[in-house]
Amino acid sequence: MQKHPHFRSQFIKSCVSRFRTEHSSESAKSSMGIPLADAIEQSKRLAAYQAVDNHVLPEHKVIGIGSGSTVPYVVERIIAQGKEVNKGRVFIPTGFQSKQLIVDGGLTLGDVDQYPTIDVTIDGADEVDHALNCVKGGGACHLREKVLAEAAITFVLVADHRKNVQYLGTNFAQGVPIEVVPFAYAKVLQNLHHALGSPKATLRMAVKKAGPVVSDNGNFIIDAPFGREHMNDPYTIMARIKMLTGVVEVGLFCKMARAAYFGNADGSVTIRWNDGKVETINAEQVSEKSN
Ligand SMILES: O=C[C@H](O)[C@H](O)[C@H](O)COP(=O)(O)O
Repeated sequence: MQKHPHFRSQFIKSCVSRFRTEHSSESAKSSMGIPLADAIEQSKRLAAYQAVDNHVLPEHKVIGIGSGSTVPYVVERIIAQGKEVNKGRVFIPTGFQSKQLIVDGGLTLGDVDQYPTIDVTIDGADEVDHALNCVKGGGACHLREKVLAEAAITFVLVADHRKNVQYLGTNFAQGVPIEVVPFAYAKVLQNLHHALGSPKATLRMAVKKAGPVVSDNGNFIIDAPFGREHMNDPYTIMARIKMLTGVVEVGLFCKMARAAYFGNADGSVTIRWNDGKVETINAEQVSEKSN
């Protein structure tokens, strides 16, 4: 693998900081006896590597890079394909974080207004259901992510096994991220509480700043939890939320992905395809390809 020391330190930092917020107990162990921290990171890495190996081919010249703590492994694997193949490519970010990953990795940066058709976009997910609907926006990037998902000929999700669920809202309980223009947030909240069936919807507040989270687009984010009756049919609730005046984008991506890759605790990778096929690549095959 080529060396990009600054890039490596950046993506490791990004993984570690996200990781700390996800795991309060650093000493917790997985069922395989591996510290939970390492096991989850390994699952993310395996899913990302396998997805890149299967979908980012030498003929692909315009590549969308998603956001979150799994995506640095995607970029790492793409860099490992070598300078020769990457010099003819342009990479489109979904936000500030992925832009940094692209630049720090020595890759060529582009934007979706220059490249409205993308060969392949690979992105993380907060949760993915049995029909490849997913929740995105845990990092407030879902507006740009959805544009790049739509622009992509092939859109692929990568995640660890905790995100692989039958119904959305199973593990990711904070709710559906909704990007809203700031002045409309109170009205959108009122509509979510009283008209759309999400009485616990809240404005997302920043952690190291007083006040709300502000997205890369200058907007606010509402997190709206919905019950199973809505999550059985995510497209319908997504469309209803999107119709609220002031809503810019909803973090429900319905049947957009060609495939979702999940790294498992035992080192295998499960691939769910949009035709309903489910495939598991065992640990030996995965690690052969990943080392
Ligand atoms: O806004 C953030 C994005 O939708 C992320 O792709 C999503 O939150 C998943 O992130 P992670 O890979 O860190 O679980």
